[in-house]
Amino acid sequence: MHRKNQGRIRLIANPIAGGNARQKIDQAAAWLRRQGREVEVLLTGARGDAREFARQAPQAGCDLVIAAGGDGTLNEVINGLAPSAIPLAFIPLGTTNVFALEVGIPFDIEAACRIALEGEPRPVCLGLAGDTRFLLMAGVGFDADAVFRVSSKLKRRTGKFAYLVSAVSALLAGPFAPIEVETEQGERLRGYNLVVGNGRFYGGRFSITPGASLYEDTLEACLFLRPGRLRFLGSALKIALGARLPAEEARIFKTRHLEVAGAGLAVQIDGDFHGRLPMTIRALPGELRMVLPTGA
Ligand SMILES: Nc1ncnc2c1ncn2[C@@H]1O[C@H](COP(=O)(O)OP(=O)(O)OP(=O)(O)O)[C@@H](O)[C@H]1O
Repeated sequence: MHRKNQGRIRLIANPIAGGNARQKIDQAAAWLRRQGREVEVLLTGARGDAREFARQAPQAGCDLVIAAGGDGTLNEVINGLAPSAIPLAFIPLGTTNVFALEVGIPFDIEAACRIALEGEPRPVCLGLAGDTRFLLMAGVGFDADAVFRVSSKLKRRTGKFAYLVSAVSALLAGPFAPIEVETEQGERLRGYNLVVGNGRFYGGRFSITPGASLYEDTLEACLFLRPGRLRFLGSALKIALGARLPAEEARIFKTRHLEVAGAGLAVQIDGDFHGRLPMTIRALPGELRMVLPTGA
């Protein structure tokens, strides 16, 4: 469906995504205006702004919200907007851009803008960790600790290298504490790192939850079962090489609801530190319509 020449677009954009995104945001706004659309550009100045701009979208009378930035900005926008019937599109300007890889949104600005205007709004499932929604994944244990340790200064200067530094620092920090998981069927599991995916991809094109789908009403959990840093490194290496983890290393299962506990362990959602255990994680189907490439 071509939705050219319709109502106002609210473009919520992070000017420091991926280091410096100002020029790309101007390019996107100019292209959208050339298509005859009225575009209101709202630049974020700090954490929380994108969420607030999205929360105000229904009163602002726009018929499309476009988030432009990294996965962190997109997460804020879904939290401000959902539940809503206003379609949400995305222009990837971030450091890792997992969501764009997941659904095939191109990194070329005009191509991404074209999809925002011409793509098909589809209902997607979101995840909820505590009181906050996520689009891609929630992580508990090592990966959340690694995210917690990311230096935003280093990330701005070096991009993904900052994640490598923080991952090594989290690995060297000491033994992993146990994570207790209770499934919706009441089964109790114990593991040492947990990723709950709403999509297939993680940290790029790595796949820890290969069966997860934005369009299903379930999430997919991957609980790493073996204690010890070296064993964890072995499992991580298998994932990096694209192999499936054997059953003795990880329990992978679809779920709508998990209770997760464990000695104040860190939780990350969509790549940003979110809080600490205990936390309930669950699926929220059909809360948002996202404009995605045809066939995504
Ligand atoms: N003007 C700003 N100055 C400083 N921080 C900002 C500003 N605008 C937004 N932020 C914060 O930066 C965070 C991360 O930004 P964003 O996700 O857009 O890009 P990124 O970190 O480069 O990419 P990725 O999330 O893919 O790693 C946002 O969640 C928000 O808290």
